[in-house]
Amino acid sequence: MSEPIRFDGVNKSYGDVVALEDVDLELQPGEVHCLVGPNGSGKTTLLDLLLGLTRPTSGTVTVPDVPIGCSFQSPTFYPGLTVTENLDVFARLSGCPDDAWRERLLDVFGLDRVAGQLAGTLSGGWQKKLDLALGFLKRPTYLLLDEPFSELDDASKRRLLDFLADFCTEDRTVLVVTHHVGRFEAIVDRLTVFDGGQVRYDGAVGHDENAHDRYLDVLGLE
Ligand SMILES: Nc1ncnc2c1ncn2[C@@H]1O[C@H](COP(=O)(O)OP(=O)(O)OP(=O)(O)O)[C@@H](O)[C@H]1O
Repeated sequence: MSEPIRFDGVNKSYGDVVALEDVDLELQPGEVHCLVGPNGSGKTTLLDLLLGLTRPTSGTVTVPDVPIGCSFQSPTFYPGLTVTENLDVFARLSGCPDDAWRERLLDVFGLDRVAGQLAGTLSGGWQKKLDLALGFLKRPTYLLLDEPFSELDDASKRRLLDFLADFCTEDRTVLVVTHHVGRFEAIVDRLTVFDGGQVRYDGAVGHDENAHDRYLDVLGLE
């Protein structure tokens, strides 16, 4: 089993702006972990620290040496290449375990329907699906998704939800950053609520019929 990702006493400031304050957090293997918080609460800063894009002002971020995938709000694909060519290039650059996994991703995201189209000419929803598929391509141990459901139609959301739940049963972890926990409360194992750069709530949540009410309670909503 992989080691957890850990934030221990992490502070991050940009000049006078405190983005994160004394954050302790663990991302456990095999969990769907949801990170919610209002605009400016520090979610992106946390992802940047996790990926090593910026350093903490103080404290420690411990990331095990395992594959990490991501899909954020700005797409990472090459707009001048087709969907198939993008999958080929990303498979060569960062790896893909086998053809069966690639085929499964094509199926989950329905990408065979747009395989020959230039990525830059796809609609917003299809661009999102391509970017998500590229995030999954190397079958990462940790997958970081920023607002994965934005732009997706209802059928695509349901397929992604089922796939995420399945993916995490194999000792893999998905961290979902979102404003809308309600979309996937049925599969979330752990919820962390950020506000003002601080962790306001962090705990395991169940999947029973009272889960929705508990989320609203934790989020301070009616
Ligand atoms: N490079 C930067 N330089 C200066 N301030 C920054 C920088 N990046 C983030 N901040 C500030 O840090 C705080 C946290 O920002 P962050 O982007 O992490 O929040 P967020 O929760 O991701 O917000 P959103 O939901 O709007 O994406 C904000 O006050 C923001 O203005």
